[in-house]
Amino acid sequence: MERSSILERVFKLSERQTTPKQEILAGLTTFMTVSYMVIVNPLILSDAGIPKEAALAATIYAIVFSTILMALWANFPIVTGPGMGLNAFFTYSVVLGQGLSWQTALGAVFISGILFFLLTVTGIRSKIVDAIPNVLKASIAVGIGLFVAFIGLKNAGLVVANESTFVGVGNVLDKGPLLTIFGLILAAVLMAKHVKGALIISIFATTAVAMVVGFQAPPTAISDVFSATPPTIGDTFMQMDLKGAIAYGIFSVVFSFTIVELFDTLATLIGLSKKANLVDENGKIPNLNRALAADSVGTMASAIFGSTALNTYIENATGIAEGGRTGLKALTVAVLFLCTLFFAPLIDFIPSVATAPALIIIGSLMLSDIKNVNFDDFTEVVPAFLTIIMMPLTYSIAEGLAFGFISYTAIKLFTGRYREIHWMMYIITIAFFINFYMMSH
Ligand SMILES: Nc1nc2[nH]cnc2c(=O)[nH]1
Repeated sequence: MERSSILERVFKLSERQTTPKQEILAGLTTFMTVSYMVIVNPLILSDAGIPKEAALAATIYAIVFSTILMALWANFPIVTGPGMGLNAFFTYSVVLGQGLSWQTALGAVFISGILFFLLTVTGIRSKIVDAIPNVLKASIAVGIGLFVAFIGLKNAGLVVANESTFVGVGNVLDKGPLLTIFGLILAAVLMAKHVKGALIISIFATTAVAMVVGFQAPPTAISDVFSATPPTIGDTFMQMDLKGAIAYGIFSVVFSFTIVELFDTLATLIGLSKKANLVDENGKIPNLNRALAADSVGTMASAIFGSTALNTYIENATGIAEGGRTGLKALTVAVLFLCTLFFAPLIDFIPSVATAPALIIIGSLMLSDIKNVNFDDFTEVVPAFLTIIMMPLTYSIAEGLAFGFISYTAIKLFTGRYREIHWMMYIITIAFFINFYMMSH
């Protein structure tokens, strides 16, 4: 069979009014916008004690596995990757905050992947989506965005601890913060000008300047940049501790991973599918369940390899804007990610002040859902606000969700608007209370 007709059959190119060239170009654009994840994710996971090389390999294998499923099984022009926010939650809240081992945290990621998968294939997902009020759905992404940006600002040394006020501004004129400010302005300008690969360009440019000003040692040999033997996942493969995850009773951790995967992925997939004209005449998105299943199976694989939960990346919008309509675009990105395995040594030369601008910019991209909050209704404004503000201030997605859910149920109940509360919300609210109780004893 001719090559073009195989592509045609697998990806339905003409039905979606696209060509192999258009798909591959869109794949290149998307890769440029999302490739920062192979640098940022292992750096965040290594703060949790996961060996950096293995974290890098696990990150790449997980992205490639789930993106290939998305490409060949769901035929979606979409790339999944470790959610910035969930990886921070993994490291700074679950491992460093609650003191769990990274193995136990990986166990929690795996369980969340199974739950997400079961919720999707049993159809319970759509019931949960109905039960959770729109105002909380809208607030989750915004809160995660602020959380991610806060981590970027902290990594940069722009926000520092302060004994009397908790937080304060760092020494802005020190090299580290100045480098981040440089990277941030560069990334923002490039994004405003729609330059492809704005974030990865900013990471490399900031790293280069950091080397010139003596903040970061430069590579001295080719082997510092390129290696013909890619890193392995030997140190992390199957290291997850499922028993520990269940025994510790980390309900809120598993719950937070699952809820975020569910709502972030769902909202992003729906938004991107609309942009890519994948919504049919009945308003349905064909293969949506396959795409969600690809994401959840990818999360399970990610935990097995040694990395954190996957989300559908909002940055896919760039490749879709370039005309990407099918899984061929996603497949192109997966192949490019495999190539990055050979540049693994480079990661040791990228300082966190160079990746901080990407985190701050992602935070700003995730703000847009705030427009879905009804600011005229105080019973909605307060839960939205608490969800959003508590995520960065408690350094935890889970606590933000807890405050949002509990306040929503309480305020609606005590204003007599209990008809607006779905019965499932009572159960979730009580579960969060039980979790608070268990954490304080
Ligand atoms: N939707 C979404 N996009 C991202 N881009 C980087 N991280 C994320 C994430 O967690 N969710």
